[in-house]
Amino acid sequence: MSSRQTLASWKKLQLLAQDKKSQHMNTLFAQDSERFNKFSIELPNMLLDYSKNLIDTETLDALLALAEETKVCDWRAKMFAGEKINKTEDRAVLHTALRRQSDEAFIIEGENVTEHVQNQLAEMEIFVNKVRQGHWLGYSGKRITDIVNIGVGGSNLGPQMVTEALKHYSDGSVNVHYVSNVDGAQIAEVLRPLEPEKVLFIVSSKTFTTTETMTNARTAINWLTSASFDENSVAKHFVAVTANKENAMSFGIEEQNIFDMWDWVGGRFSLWSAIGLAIALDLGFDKFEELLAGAHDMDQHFINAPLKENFPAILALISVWNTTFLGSQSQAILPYDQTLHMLTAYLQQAEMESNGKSVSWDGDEIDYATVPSIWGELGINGQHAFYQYLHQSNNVVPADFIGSVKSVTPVKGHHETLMANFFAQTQALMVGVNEEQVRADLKAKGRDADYIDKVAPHKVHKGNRPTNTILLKCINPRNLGSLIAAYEHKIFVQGIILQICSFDQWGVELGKGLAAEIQSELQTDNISAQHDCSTSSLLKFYQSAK
Ligand SMILES: O=P(O)(O)OC[C@H]1O[C@](O)(CO)[C@@H](O)[C@@H]1O
Repeated sequence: MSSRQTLASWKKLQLLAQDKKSQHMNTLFAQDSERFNKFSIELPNMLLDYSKNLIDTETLDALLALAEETKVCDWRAKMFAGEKINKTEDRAVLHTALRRQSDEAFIIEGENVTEHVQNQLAEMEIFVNKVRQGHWLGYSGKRITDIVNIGVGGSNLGPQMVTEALKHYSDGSVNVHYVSNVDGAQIAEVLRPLEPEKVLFIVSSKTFTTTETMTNARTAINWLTSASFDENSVAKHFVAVTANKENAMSFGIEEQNIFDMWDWVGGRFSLWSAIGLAIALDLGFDKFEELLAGAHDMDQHFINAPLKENFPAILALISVWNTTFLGSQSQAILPYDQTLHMLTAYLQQAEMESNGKSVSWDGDEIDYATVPSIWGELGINGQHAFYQYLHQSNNVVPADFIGSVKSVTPVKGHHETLMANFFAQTQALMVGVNEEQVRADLKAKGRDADYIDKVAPHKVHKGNRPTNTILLKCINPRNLGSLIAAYEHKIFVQGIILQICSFDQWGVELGKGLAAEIQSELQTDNISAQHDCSTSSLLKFYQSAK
């Protein structure tokens, strides 16, 4: 048994979960007209309603006690102070320092982090302005019109998600494209309409060793140099963002074109660093700064608000409750805002790469459920695809519904229709409809008894499906920054409660290593006899069918 399971609050939550499993939220709402007021948090730019969860005051108190007993606040202080809380990699976790709105020195191991960050922001601003204003010229003297960010995982998902979400705020000075997949189909399609003399590539890779990114970057260099017939053109068309300057330079990127990254910024938390260069190039530096300011607002809230009123902490506690104690195995992220169409993909990496683990930070097997698998889609599209499952399958999938009060691209009649669905779905998932009501409804519609007997059981919605509703005032750089930071801190709190090392990702290494071996076997047509028979037969089939 892990030390977590011996905590008084943990034991209490286990008992409460047994009790709650037999309750319906409809009863909880009927018993307490103050539920919304008790179980919601309003910040200046967004609201969280978590009342549609199978909780009551006693549950919330026990969850808060769990946060106390697991010392969430102490760990939070350690993270913000730059202690090496990423234990397996012996690193600090300081993405929050990237958005600190202060000139005060922040010394970590003799280095002034504030100075590093401010210098980098200043370099980014100069570079961004130069490109956007047409002063950075390509090999033939033409201005840059297109930016191609080459990167994968954290070096792609964050920047691309933000670029998509804030498209409305782009003035079109440059067009931004993203290449992440090593499938040549993606880079070929992206490059096809572009003119090499007007393209600037950003090779984004913290390690500068990621095979997929290196392969795409090599292809991009070849594409450029075969058009320009001049290897020196790389200096005018390639910049890199990396913590591995040496590799970037031996790859052919000029030293002055390399933006730093630091080991205290995890890949999936890095959009606030120069990894966000493509965002700044697209929106302009002032909007990038607003994004940082919004994240800082959330940092301040996370640090200062009591846990009971703490947006990210409550999100984490509800997730722990639904998963670890009530047994849900997945969670849906359902944005009702077209701009957030990449949010689910972004959160899949953020949450699952951080906390999808089964060994505690002491190296012991964890025998309780940790984080759910994250999936989802834009809400409206999901409604016409998988909501049947959310409403009526035997698996309960807690969901975060995320919408905005004001559309940034208002088209008459659209936003109201969208949001009517947003509100209706969380209501339907919670309230449901029982057989008696279904039968009465069918009868009122004049259906005969045979029809009612046949159809009624199929129309029952049990309801009682948990949801959080997050309502932003509108999608803008500042509010988006706050939303992303809220999820980052949620992930952190979840990791602390569940005793998980949230900031490493050892689970991605095995597959990477095997892929490198298999790639060399395929290249030399020498399939190893050491593989299991499924893998070796597949490889032989693949080779012979080529
Ligand atoms: O920025 P890099 O070093 O290319 O890594 C890209 C991504 O690959 C991963 O290491 C997973 O393989 C992620 O954690 C990271 O965001």
